[in-house]
Amino acid sequence: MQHSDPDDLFDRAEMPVAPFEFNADVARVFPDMVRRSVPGYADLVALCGLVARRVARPGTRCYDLGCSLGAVSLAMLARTPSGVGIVAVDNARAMVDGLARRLAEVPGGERVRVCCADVREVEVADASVVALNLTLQFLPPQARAGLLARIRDGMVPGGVLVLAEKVRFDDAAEAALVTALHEDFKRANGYSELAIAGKRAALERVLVPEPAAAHEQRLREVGFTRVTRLYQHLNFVAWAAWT
Ligand SMILES: Nc1ncnc2c1ncn2[C@@H]1O[C@H](C[S@+](CC[C@H]([NH3+])C(=O)[O-])CC(=O)[O-])[C@@H](O)[C@H]1O
Ligand SMILES: O=C(O)C(=O)Cc1ccccc1
Repeated sequence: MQHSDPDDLFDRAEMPVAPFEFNADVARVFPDMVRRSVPGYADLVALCGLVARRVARPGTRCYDLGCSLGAVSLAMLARTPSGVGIVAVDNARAMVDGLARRLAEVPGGERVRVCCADVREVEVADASVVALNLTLQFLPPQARAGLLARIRDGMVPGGVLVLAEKVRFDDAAEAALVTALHEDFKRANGYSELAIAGKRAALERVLVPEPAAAHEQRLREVGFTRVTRLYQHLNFVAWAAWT
């Protein structure tokens, strides 16, 4: 577990709350924030490592798009042979700088190329594994198919995209129950009512979830041949999409 300051960013939130952004304050508390906010986060990271171990081949690359502090990149590094390159991309400078510092301390860390860039502008090539672990949800919905198509075009035959997203439920009763359970998860992890409400307001229109079925349809429409739902914990779902 990477070092983290405790996440108290919304403990004293005053309405109206500013739109959420991945700034230096978020980077400073991110490991604590994501562990306490995303049910199954550690499983999602481990899953990306397991897929990389099974699918990545020397001479190909693994991509961690929207890498944050690089938990998925580190999992891929630990599970792949030296001939596999890893490309970690994030447009938050504080996240990228934090990952670069971490990699300097990790044996083999030089296998990871860290790029501060928008994932929509990064070339994907010779990719056997691509991870979009809780990243696509922060792109405008209208930009998502184009990114997925470019990823698909940059992947080798037999490659796998691991997509993990917070999903929306169109059935009102289902949405109410799962949202309540997610907030119970946050309460159980020590967040106050004020912090839960403040984070919810900050994420409004910044994190835009879609129904699971919409993700599955889009993955097929951009050309992935098989789409398998690998994991779900409350309103967080992960798929493997094959080229
Ligand atoms: N257009 C963009 N271009 C590049 N980066 C972006 C963009 N939009 C958002 N980001 C970056 O995507 C990441 C989303 S967090 C991913 C967790 C990570 N995958 C993990 O496995 O720990 C999800 C979460 O915190 O819930 C942030 O670091 C943003 O800066
Ligand atoms: O979906 C939520 O309610 C979250 O809190 C997810 C999250 C986790 C870390 C940074 C931004 C959003």
